[in-house]
Amino acid sequence: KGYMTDDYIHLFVKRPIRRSPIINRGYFARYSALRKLLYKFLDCKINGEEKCKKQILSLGAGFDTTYFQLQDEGNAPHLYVELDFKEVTSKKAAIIENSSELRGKVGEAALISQEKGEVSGDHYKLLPVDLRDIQQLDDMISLADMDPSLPTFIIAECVLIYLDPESSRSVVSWASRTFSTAAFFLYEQIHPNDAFGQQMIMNLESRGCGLLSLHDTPTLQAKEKLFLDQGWRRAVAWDMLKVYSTFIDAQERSRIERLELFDEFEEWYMMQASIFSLFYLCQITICQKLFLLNIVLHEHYCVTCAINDAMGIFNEFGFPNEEHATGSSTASTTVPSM
Ligand SMILES: C[S@@+](CC[C@H](N)C(=O)[O-])C[C@H]1O[C@@H](n2cnc3c(N)ncnc32)[C@H](O)[C@@H]1O
Repeated sequence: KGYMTDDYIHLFVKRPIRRSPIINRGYFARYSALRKLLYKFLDCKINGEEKCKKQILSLGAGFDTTYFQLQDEGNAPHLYVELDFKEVTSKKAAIIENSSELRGKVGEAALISQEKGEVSGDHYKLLPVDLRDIQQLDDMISLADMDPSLPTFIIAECVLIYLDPESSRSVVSWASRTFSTAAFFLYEQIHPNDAFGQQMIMNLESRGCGLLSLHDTPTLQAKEKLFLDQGWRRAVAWDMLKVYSTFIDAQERSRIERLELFDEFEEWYMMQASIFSLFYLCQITICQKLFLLNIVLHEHYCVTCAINDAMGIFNEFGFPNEEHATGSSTASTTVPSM
């Protein structure tokens, strides 16, 4: 649709899925926020040195293609490590092995084992792990040759929320103990208790994806507290409404807002009618309803950015112009332009 460029996704997704513009906008906001923070991380200088070694660790990476895109852009870090269940890494290893394009990106000399679910190149590793097992995590980090002293960007997009709360906390705590100069990008759901949140939980549960940790960290404050309690020095959580309206570049926003009209939500809107019945009865215009839906949807997802900064390179890193680690809500009431 033109929201973003991904020259590799077709290798991982057999049939394109048509999604409503509101969902596409949500994906775009998430992609764009991650990209902006990733580029900032990759640009950070250490002792004035531009080309310093950095690493990215993606927890529950699934079929994400970010590494291949960064390679194409000339932005790939010294080391990029992806972890997931073996069932997933085996499939990803098979796709990489069977594509000359992807094999080239991980390096022709990379060792690929579909059976073990592993890919091991000089700068890219794909390894199987159960994130609930911290010993396994340690083993895989060693196997991947990660250097805990290097600046590390950790990505967990829609992953920790599926673990039980104890396991989620253990992963966050492990990451803090392991990487002294690190940024943690957490993207996941909030607000389970309102009508929209309950519908969101039911939709995911009906697909076998229980949001096991959602009640443990139901708000922006709780997400920040999760990190601060587990040893991170700073943590700021913003909902996607605020991320979209104040963090994503205005030019990008106005570009993607011209891509699709918000004209096809009646069915989805009806699904959510419980929260909007008042508005529905009042017969507000479809445009107004969609505007409200957009707000509600984006208030139920958030990014938490947590920092450990032993090297002192992240002074300016993260969401701007906010007091860090206040523990207070940083949600904004700003609404996106439509
Ligand atoms: C919703 S998908 C998100 C994938 C990817 N992060 C993205 O945003 O496109 C969740 C991923 O987490 C992985 N996952 C869930 N629980 C896990 C666990 N205990 N250990 C390893 N991976 C896990 C799943 O296999 C799946 O690939």
